[in-house]
This record gives sequence, C-alpha cells and structure tokens, in this order.
Amino acid sequence: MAEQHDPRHGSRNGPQVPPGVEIKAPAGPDGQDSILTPDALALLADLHRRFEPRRQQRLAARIERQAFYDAGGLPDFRADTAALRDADWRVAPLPAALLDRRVEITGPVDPKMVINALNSGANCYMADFEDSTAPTWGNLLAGQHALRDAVAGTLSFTSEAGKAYALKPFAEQAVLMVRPRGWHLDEKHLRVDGAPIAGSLFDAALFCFHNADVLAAKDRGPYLYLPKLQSMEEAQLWEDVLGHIEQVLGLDAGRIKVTVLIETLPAVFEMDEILHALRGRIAGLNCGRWDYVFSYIKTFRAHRDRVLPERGQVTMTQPFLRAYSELLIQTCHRRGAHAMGGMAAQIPISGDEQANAVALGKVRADKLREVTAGHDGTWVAHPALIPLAREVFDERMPGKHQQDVLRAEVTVTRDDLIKPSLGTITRAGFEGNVEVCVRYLAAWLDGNGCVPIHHLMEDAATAEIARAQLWSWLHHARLPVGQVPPGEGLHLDDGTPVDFALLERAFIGLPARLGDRARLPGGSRINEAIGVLDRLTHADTLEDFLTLPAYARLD
Ligand SMILES: CC(=O)SCCNC(=O)CCNC(=O)[C@H](O)C(C)(C)COP(=O)(O)OP(=O)(O)OC[C@H]1O[C@@H](n2cnc3c(N)ncnc32)[C@H](O)[C@@H]1OP(=O)(O)O
Ligand SMILES: O=CC(=O)O
Ligand SMILES: [Mg+2]
Repeated sequence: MAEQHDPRHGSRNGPQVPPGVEIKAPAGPDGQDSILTPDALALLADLHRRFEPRRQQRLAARIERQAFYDAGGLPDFRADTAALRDADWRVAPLPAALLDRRVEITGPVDPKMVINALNSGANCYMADFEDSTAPTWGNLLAGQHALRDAVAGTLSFTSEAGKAYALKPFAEQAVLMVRPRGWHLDEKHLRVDGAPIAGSLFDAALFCFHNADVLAAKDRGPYLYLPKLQSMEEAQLWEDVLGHIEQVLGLDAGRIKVTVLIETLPAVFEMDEILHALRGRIAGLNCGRWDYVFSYIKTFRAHRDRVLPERGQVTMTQPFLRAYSELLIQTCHRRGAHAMGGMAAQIPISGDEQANAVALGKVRADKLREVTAGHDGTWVAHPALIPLAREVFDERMPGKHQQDVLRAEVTVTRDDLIKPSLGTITRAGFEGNVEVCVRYLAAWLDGNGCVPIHHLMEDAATAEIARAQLWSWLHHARLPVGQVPPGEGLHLDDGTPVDFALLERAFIGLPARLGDRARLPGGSRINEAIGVLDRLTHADTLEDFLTLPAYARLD
C-alpha cells in the first residue's frame, strides 16, 4: 500500500523517492512535490553519485592551495597551461538572446522579485540562489516554483496589501539567467546515500530539469551564472555536469549556456583556462567585485603587507581592482566572450533628494568607468537604476556589445593583480563592519539574503568583506608572515589600536546604533548573530565562508 505522506512536512521516504534518496526538511511551500518529482530526484541522485567525489577533490584542492598562500606563497599564472594561453582559439558563437546584455538586474528568487525583475526593462535578469538568497528549504523550493511558472508564463503574485503582480508578455521580459550556489555549499535537506548533495547541483539541475524544454521551444536555453570558481578544474567539473544534464534531458550539446563570475583571486589567473574548459557553452565572464575583494582578503589572510583598508576605500579604482577588470576585458574579447561588469552597492534613497543624487552619481561614475574600459554590460541591484545604467551604456556602446575593443595595449602582470592598497581604517569603518555583519547575518538567519543597510545593498559577498576585514585587522599582529615585530598591531587613523578591546566596545555600542531591533530584518536574531561574529573574529583561522557555520543554524 502506498505510504500516506503530507508533502509539506518532514522526512519523506515513500515510494516516490528513489532508493538512497532522503528528504530531511522542515515544512516546505505548498507544491514542493511538483518540483521534487521522482524523475527530478533521480537526476539529482545520479549527479551526486557521478560528481560528488570530484567536488570533494576540488574543495580539498582549495585547502591545499590556501596552505601554500598561508606559507607565504603568491598566486600566479600557471606554467602548465602557458601554451593554452598563447594559442589562438575562440569560444562558441553566442546565442542571439545573449548578444546584448548591457543592463542586467539581479535579485533573489521570491515570486514578487522574479516578476518585478523580468518586467523591469533590463536586458537580462539573474535570478540568484547565491549571494542574495538565504538557502532555507522554503526559499529554494519557492524559488524553483516561481522560476518554473515564470518560464511557463503563468507566474502571478498578490501581496499582503492586495497588490497584484503579473508578467509582461515574453517578448518584453528580461532574458532569464539563474545563479546556482557555489561548490562549497551543501544542500543538507536532500541526502543521497547518506550524504548531503551539493547546493550547486540541486539548484542548477532542478532549474534545467523543469525548464529546458519550455525554454528550447522559445529558442532559449537554461542560461546559468556560475559563482565563486577558483580554477579551471572547477570549470571542467561544471562542464562535465552540464554536459551530463544535457544528455539526460535530451538537449543539444551546448544548449545550456553559462557566464562565469571571476570573483576569486585564484580564478583571475586562470581566465583563459576557464573559458577554454567551457568553450562550447560560455557566453562571458563577469567581474564579481565583492566576492573578489573578499577572496583577496582570504587568500592573503597571512600576508600582513596586503591588508586592505576599510571597505569604503576599496573601490574599483584601486590598482589591483582596475588591473582585474582590464585583464578580464582583454581576455574575454580575445576569445569572443562578453566581459560583464559588476554591481555598484548604492541603491536609490527615497525621501532625501540630496543623498539620492550622491548615491546615483556614484552608480553613474561606476557604469561610466565600466563602459569606457570596454565592458559589454553591467549589473544593477534595483529597478530604479536601470534607466541610468542604460543611458550610460547606450551613449558609449552603440552596438550590442563592444567585443571589438580588444584592449591590446593593456599589460597586466601578476604583481598588478596582487598590488597592496593604500588607505586607512577609521573608527566608523571598523564599527560599520561590525554593524553590517551583525545585521546581515541576523537577516540571513531569518531567511532574507539581501537587505539595504544605510542605503547600501548588502548580500553575502559584501558582508563577507566586512567579516573578513575584521578578522584580518584583528589578527595581523599575531601572524607569522610579514616583517612586523610581534605584538605590533594595526591602528585606526586616530591612533587607537585595532584589538579585541575595540571589537568589544563596538559590540557594546551596537544597541545604540541599531535602535529598535523589532523593525530590522531578522531583528530577533541579532544576539545570535553577535555570538557568531564574536566566535568567527576570535578564531585562530579565518573561516572560509560565513555561510558555512551560519547554514548549520538555518531551518
Ligand atoms: C555581490 C552580488 O552578488 S550582487 C547580486 C546579489 N544582490 C542582489 O541581487 C541585490 C538585489 N536587490 C535587492 O534585493 C533589493 O534591491 C534591496 C534588498 C537591496 C533593496 O530592496 P527594497 O528595500 O525592497 O527596495 P525598494 O523598497 O526600494 O523596492 C522598490 C520596489 O522595487 C523592487 N525591487 C527592488 N530590488 C529589486 C530587484 N533587484 N529585482 C526586482 N525588483 C526589485 C521591490 O520588490 C519593490 O517592489 P514593489 O514596489 O512592487 O513592492
Ligand atoms: O556576485 C557578485 C559579487 O560581486 O560578488
Ligand atoms: Mg559574488
């Protein structure tokens, strides 16, 4: 007799679940069974069994490489792939839908955001399971549901206040792209043979499974943004995974297109290699600047001479960031791929015209820098920024893209890419990092992965910079690498030592900065967030990702 099962609750191991697969989850949204169908679960189990050992190898390789950096080693271009970098080759031609990507909006995957983003007038919309989504079981399934209904053209939503949302006709919608989670994150609610499946496989495969056919009928494919890669071997793993998905789903080889975020320091030294590994399906690289800065801090966590100044001073005009953007443009255009720009953190400020003008001025300057440097498109965090970004790109980029801007005059060396930055740490910068970490983490633990804080967009990548900076500033006096005499720590620009007493005072001052907690996203989880940050900043080693210990507390 078939097992009775309430699809919204708990562990389900009835006959609908393939052997070896377990769902260990809290109540999901209504309709989760229409996402987790037996065939979809069978695909996930197959992917896990084929590719999980390689994912674990890649994660182990990251640790090994970091040990080299911790011992004083510096990242560099690879000797074993020099011939590949020197050779002339190009990636496969891009599909028509991905030729003009001048403005891309990004955002979390809840139904309202999905509708607003697809209707926003941007060229593309990156639906994000990564930096801007807290991966609760409910968020993930509701997101897959919303995307499936959006692709089918049936998605609608009514807010609590009764505002109704509906999709514009397909021809007027932004082109949909989906960003699955990075290789480092598990999806603990779905286990295969007793082990959690990779979050990346869960997000990417479910999206492809449910939407590839409908997209193909519209001459589209599953278009993915791949985050946080560190090497060409990780790109090859994606290539093999996506090739296998195409085979299982009966898709033409190369139907699934990808854009890779170059948002780790190790990856910038392997851009040609990453393009080559994915050459049959890659549409471009993107300057994911926030994770890139985070990765720079993490890579150099034992290098006192490369400590960064406060977050607000690490802008794209810092020499190491300018070099990264220029090399990315040159590399992409040589290979026939798009060089996408990134995200300015400023968002519109309502109710303060002057402050709004300043914020928009910063976004405009950032977009102008990107289009002038040769980027083929850019990201915005908010629909109100689309006209501004479009105006800047339309004025300077009359064609669909500017791949003909080869930037052949650019010479970027290893030292340019790792150049130390000048700047300071102010009290406001230090305390601001503490506040951002605590508020962001509280919101994330409450299921909200993207929040405005002091009129800046904060997501997992921007919060990671704040968290990693606190650790690196507080620990540098105790680290073995560098020429600093033991015991000599960093100082704020007013001469105050950067030490744990300063951190303690920042925590004590937090209630006054936060005001009424009840009005903050995740306000009830502030104390928990303080506890997590306190532990992470005191730990002897910089934790790889904030979201790893935080995920243990989610759901
Ligand atoms: C480092 C990186 O990885 S960048 C990529 C990841 N980060 C992101 O994608 C940022 C996405 N942006 C956001 O989530 C939001 O813009 C926030 C959280 C920063 C600000 O959100 P809010 O405070 O709700 O903004 P605001 O109140 O001004 O929104 C106005 C309207 O625009 C909508 N909106 C805001 N941002 C977006 C977006 N990115 N996509 C679609 N709609 C959006 C809101 O839903 C709201 O709609 P409504 O009027 O129908 O209710
Ligand atoms: O994902 C984008 C980033 O800047 O990080
Ligand atoms: Mg990122």
